[in-house]
Amino acid sequence: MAASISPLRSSFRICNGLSFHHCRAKLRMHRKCESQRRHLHESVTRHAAVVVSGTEMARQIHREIQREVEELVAGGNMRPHLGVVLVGDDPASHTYVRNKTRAASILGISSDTVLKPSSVSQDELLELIDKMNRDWRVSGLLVQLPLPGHIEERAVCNAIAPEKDVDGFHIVNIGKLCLGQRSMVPATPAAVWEIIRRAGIETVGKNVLVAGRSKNVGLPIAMLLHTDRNHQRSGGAVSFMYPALESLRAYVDVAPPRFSQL
Ligand SMILES: Nc1nc2c(c(=O)[nH]1)N[C@@H](CN(C=O)c1ccc(C(=O)N[C@@H](CCC(=O)O)C(=O)O)cc1)CN2
Repeated sequence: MAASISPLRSSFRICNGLSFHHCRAKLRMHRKCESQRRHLHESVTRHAAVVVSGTEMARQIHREIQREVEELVAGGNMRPHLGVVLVGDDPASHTYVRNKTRAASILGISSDTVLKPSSVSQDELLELIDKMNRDWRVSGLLVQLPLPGHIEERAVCNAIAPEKDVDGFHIVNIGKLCLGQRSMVPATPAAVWEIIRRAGIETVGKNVLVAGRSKNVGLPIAMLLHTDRNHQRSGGAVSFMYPALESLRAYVDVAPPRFSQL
């Protein structure tokens, strides 16, 4: 089906389901920007693949954060402290929390984990969060997900003080992220953004294909790329989210050549 339509047209058709007139307007704008961009960047962007050493980048980031933390403390500030709430005995959740508190410790950030049984009531959990919100010793706070079925995850995420919400799951932080304002950004999207930034990959004016659309990963990544943290995208570039891994081939096949995959 896609083979009979020009790639550019079909990509617009798939991405947004807009009216034909709207599509044509976007298409015209896109073509104009395409020719400008081609003129300026063709040799750089066309098939540029950037190989990144994750290990080296992680080491560098560790060093920077360790230094920042020590400077903060040397300046008379309290050592940052991470409060973690872990409900139930899901082994994966315990592993994730262990890794997070270990990482905190390496960075010079102290932490403590409050364990609660899976029978904990929502009210008790909200009370605990409220107490930790008001505890001046706790600078950042997270509740490991998933939670047992009888607890409403959104209520818990929204109970965390937005300024302590290191996961960036509070509705205020999500809203700010969508508006391109400074906010707490969920960890995996923040990491992806940091890799792109540190690798010097220019995303302004580019079309980007985001593989996945989960609310804690794909969606925030698309939002970060949409605003580029500074400005709204221009030049008709679109961030895609696609629903299933099997469709990736179809999207890449119909996508214009300057699509990047994440
Ligand atoms: N409070 C939170 N709870 C949960 C979060 C979170 O960010 N905050 N995320 C997940 C669990 N999790 C961290 O806690 C987490 C899970 C998976 C990954 C990840 O990068 N997965 C990779 C695969 C990694 C692998 O090779 O195993 C991927 O999906 O591509 C990061 C973080 C739910 N709970």
